[in-house]
Amino acid sequence: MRQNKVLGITGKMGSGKSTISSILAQNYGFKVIDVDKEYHVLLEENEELKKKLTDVFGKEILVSGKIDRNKLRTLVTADRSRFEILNKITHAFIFERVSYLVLEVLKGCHTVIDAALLFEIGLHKLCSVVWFVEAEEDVLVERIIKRNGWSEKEIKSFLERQKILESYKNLANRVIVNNFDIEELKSVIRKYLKEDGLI
Ligand SMILES: CC(C)(COP(=O)(O)OP(=O)(O)OC[C@H]1O[C@@H](n2cnc3c(N)ncnc32)[C@H](O)[C@@H]1O)[C@@H](O)C(=O)NCCC(=O)NCCS
Ligand SMILES: Nc1ncnc2c1ncn2[C@@H]1O[C@H](COP(=O)(O)OP(=O)(O)OP(=O)(O)O)[C@@H](O)[C@H]1O
Repeated sequence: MRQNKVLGITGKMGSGKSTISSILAQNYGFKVIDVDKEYHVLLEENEELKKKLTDVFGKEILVSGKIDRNKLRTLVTADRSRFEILNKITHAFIFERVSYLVLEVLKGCHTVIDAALLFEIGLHKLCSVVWFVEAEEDVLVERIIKRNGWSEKEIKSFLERQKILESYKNLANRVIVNNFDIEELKSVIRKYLKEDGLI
């Protein structure tokens, strides 16, 4: 891992990565790269990515000429092999964009990379420290229903796919348990930032 101040935050959907990133931005001045958002920008703006996806999944994923993530999600959650193809195509583009942001645009800044698939995409290679965030499954499902309004079936399907993320826990420098309230989370963050030499 690189020895600059880039903190990777990973963990399952709804575990609290964005919440931690916001605390780091507001209270400690970190710049945040939200990898889901960066990917959404790529889908909107990168014609090469758009072409690759429509070549593979067909024009049915387009609405008014743009990739519709709801259609794409429905298509891939129904079929494991399609999910793998989607990952293979998209992860190369995501790695390129996040590397550019870290190494060029935010060079020298204290930066957080917030990504569920940090290790799968290879983004841990850009980080000096990685934290893995976790919460119990029923806490995750409840938080996601409240935040996204997805059906419990869709949530369980995503969480099932993300089971693989548990195997990356051992590769992280820290595991943060986020079952409790925000004040508890803030005090854990402060402790670990100091111990990891990030503040
Ligand atoms: C599956 C897609 C169509 C769902 O889009 P949608 O807008 O409904 O959801 P969103 O992108 O906001 O992601 C929702 C949650 O699922 C996680 N997630 C996204 N893609 C994946 C994946 N391939 N495997 C496991 N979890 C994923 C996200 O990190 C987030 O926690 C979309 O996420 C996608 O195309 N993913 C492939 C690219 C990818 O791996 N992105 C994650 C970067 S960390
Ligand atoms: N300690 C907590 N107490 C109460 N609510 C929380 C706590 N941590 C996170 N949440 C809430 O749970 C939801 C999921 O958290 P968050 O968006 O930070 O997760 P995430 O890991 O970034 O998810 P995703 O990968 O899907 O973007 C949010 O609505 C957030 O406000």
